[in-house]
Amino acid sequence: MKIALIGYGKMGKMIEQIALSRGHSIVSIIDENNLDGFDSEQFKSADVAIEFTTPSSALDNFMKCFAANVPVVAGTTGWLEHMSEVKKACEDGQTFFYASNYSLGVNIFFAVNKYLAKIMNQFTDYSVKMEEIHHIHKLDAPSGTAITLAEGIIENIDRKTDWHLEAETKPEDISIHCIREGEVPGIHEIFYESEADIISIKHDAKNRKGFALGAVLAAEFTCGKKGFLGMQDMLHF
Ligand SMILES: NC(=O)C1=CN([C@@H]2O[C@H](COP(=O)(O)OP(=O)(O)OC[C@H]3O[C@@H](n4cnc5c(N)ncnc54)[C@H](OP(=O)(O)O)[C@@H]3O)[C@@H](O)[C@H]2O)C=CC1
Ligand SMILES: O=C(O)C1=N[C@H](C(=O)O)C[C@H](O)C1
Repeated sequence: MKIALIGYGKMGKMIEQIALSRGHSIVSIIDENNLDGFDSEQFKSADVAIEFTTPSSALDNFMKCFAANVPVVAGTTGWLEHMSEVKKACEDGQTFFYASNYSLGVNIFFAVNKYLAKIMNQFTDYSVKMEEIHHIHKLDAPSGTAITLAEGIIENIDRKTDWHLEAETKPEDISIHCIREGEVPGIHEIFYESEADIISIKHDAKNRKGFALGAVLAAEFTCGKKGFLGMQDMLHF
């Protein structure tokens, strides 16, 4: 598979290593200093572009990929207010895969989160809140993963209808507490608390390898497909 990398930071570099080890070639690398790379023949020849950049640059990058008819596997978080534009492009024939978190472990955690929320729906004495911890360089809060976890709870707990950052919550909201500390790759924990006890579930990423491998697997899955795709299309559990 011929891969274009958009963003060559912590994730872009790790994705490059894993993609090469799986026999793929990197035909183009585009970052903030090399944006005219989108016009190159190498970029246009890619089977797929893997995009890990910044919340403010992601949509523009997706649109440049669509203009060149290159399918996109998107990892950048913090741009979801533009999702309708991306879905419209997919209805018009483009291909786009998005996951707030590509790691297998986190996707198992997403399933456990929904299962626990379904049980907790009937136990109204329990409050629910979330904490996420990431490195100090992270630009968005809450994390994309925290948003997906909150959506999984809202789908299953009738007394919760929305999420907000800790300081802004109402009783019907899930409160998300965001901590930025050192070089933490990513920790997410959900707490259910009653007068009697606390039940919590936690995912703690030891490094970024899981995210990067998942993104390469998603790129392999995306090749030859059309439309809007996500982890639910690739993983069946
Ligand atoms: N979905 C998932 O599984 C995961 C998602 N993420 C998300 O991925 C994103 C990137 O993370 P990470 O690699 O750690 O971040 P880094 O800051 O390490 O890397 C970002 C890269 O994007 C480049 N960049 C900045 N602006 C542009 C632009 N306009 N066009 C192209 N490239 C640009 C930067 O270039 P320069 O250095 O020159 O500024 C840098 O190379 C974040 O949104 C993060 O939340 C992270 C891990 C997992
Ligand atoms: O910025 C990061 O580093 C991460 N971002 C993703 C998110 O916002 O959920 C995934 C992971 O937690 C690491």
